Amino acid sequence: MTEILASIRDLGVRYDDAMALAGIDLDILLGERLAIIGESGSGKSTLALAVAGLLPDEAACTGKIKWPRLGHAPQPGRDIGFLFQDAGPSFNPVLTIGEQIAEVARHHLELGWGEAYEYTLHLLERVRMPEPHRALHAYPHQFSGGQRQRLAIAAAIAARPRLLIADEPTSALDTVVQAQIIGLLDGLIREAGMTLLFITHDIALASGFADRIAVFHDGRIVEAGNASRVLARPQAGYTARLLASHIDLDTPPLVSGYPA
Ligand SMILES: Nc1ncnc2c1ncn2[C@@H]1O[C@H](COP(=O)(O)OP(=O)(O)OP(=O)(O)O)[C@@H](O)[C@H]1O
Ligand code: NI
Repeated sequence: MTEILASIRDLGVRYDDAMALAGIDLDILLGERLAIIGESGSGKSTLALAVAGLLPDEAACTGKIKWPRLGHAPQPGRDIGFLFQDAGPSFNPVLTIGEQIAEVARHHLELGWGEAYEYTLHLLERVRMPEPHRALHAYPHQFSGGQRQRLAIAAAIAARPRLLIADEPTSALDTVVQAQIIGLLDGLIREAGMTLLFITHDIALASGFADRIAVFHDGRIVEAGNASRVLARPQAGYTARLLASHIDLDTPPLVSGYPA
């Protein structure tokens, strides 16, 4: 039997006067890779924030998210790791990479500084950072976008979270680097047996990487199911049109009449 990590029931999120999510029922299964796909503004990032308990103050949230396996509300950073499109803002520019990642390890794993540095070095090796010793003592601006994303992955998995939420983690990178980062994530998730909630507007990426896909449109789930089934035999007309158009969902329509 498949175990449930999080069960989301009738989740709704409203920002001021705009509804961002409504009537969301979704289970996140332990150990699965669940891709959330949908156009810009469909509510994907809002779902990620709601799951993480990190919605901004102006958001009003209804419904329930239960964590039967944890038995308590997840602690962001410890039970849930995050990865965003742009790793830049998540690092403090005036602290070294080592100081920042070691602090995560120190705080969540209760390590002393020495142990935390050693552990950080090991993490930098695991994310295949070139010259990990040097990286430990370098500052965020000294790295390329792809390298910063590797560092962000190291920071996100430092506390050994059960769930990794990745919100468009590669969409700011060129195709070659994107493939490297996906390959890296793939290996790390396997090794650690982590659960992945993966948000993307790139159907091709989702299809190669996800066990299940949930399709969002206008704050609602249009359909959800096994990735190969959704792609081969979409049940919703909306999904079928998305697949037929087979374009990157972030690309503005070139011609009028693009399926609404
Ligand atoms: N802090 C906020 N305050 C007010 N409205 C917001 C806020 N964050 C998001 N929204 C609105 O909620 C809706 C859903 O936004 P959300 O960021 O979840 O979509 P998304 O699917 O992640 O889009 P994208 O692909 O562009 O990242 C949008 O209409 C957006 O404008
Ligand atoms: Ni988003």
